[in-house]
Amino acid sequence: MADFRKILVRKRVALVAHDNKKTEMMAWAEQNRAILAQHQLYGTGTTGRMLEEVLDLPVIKLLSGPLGGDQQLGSLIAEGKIDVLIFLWDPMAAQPHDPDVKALLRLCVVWNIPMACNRATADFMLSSPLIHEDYESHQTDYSAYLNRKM
Ligand SMILES: O=C(CO)COP(=O)(O)O
Repeated sequence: MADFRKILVRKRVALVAHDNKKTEMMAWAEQNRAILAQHQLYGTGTTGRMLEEVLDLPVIKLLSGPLGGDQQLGSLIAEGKIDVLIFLWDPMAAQPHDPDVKALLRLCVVWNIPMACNRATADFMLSSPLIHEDYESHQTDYSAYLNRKM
């Protein structure tokens, strides 16, 4: 029998889309508004502003990606302050801030943060029960790395 006493966890969900992917991101976000409304949303500058308009929900907006927004997000991830990243990055266009994009993707792997880079993965993520559960992804043990002998 389902346990209705289970507490729904409000996740910190970061949403980012490159320019050619913004239409897709807005359409996806609108479709998933009911679930997104249950979480705390973050976004890089332009993506965040557009999401606020489309969803009529509050979004914590960082700087625009090329101006440091990806790095701000990476910093929040390293500090354990983001639970999920949905990043529709553009595989067909070079970005002026490509090193920042790579750094953000890398930090998600370093800190075991669920990261969706296309709509299908984003759908799988939002439909997972884990989106509402206490899932400690930011628990990677780096003691061996930190204690290594130089
Ligand atoms: O460039 C981005 C991510 O790399 C996104 O930035 P904006 O949301 O400001 O367009």
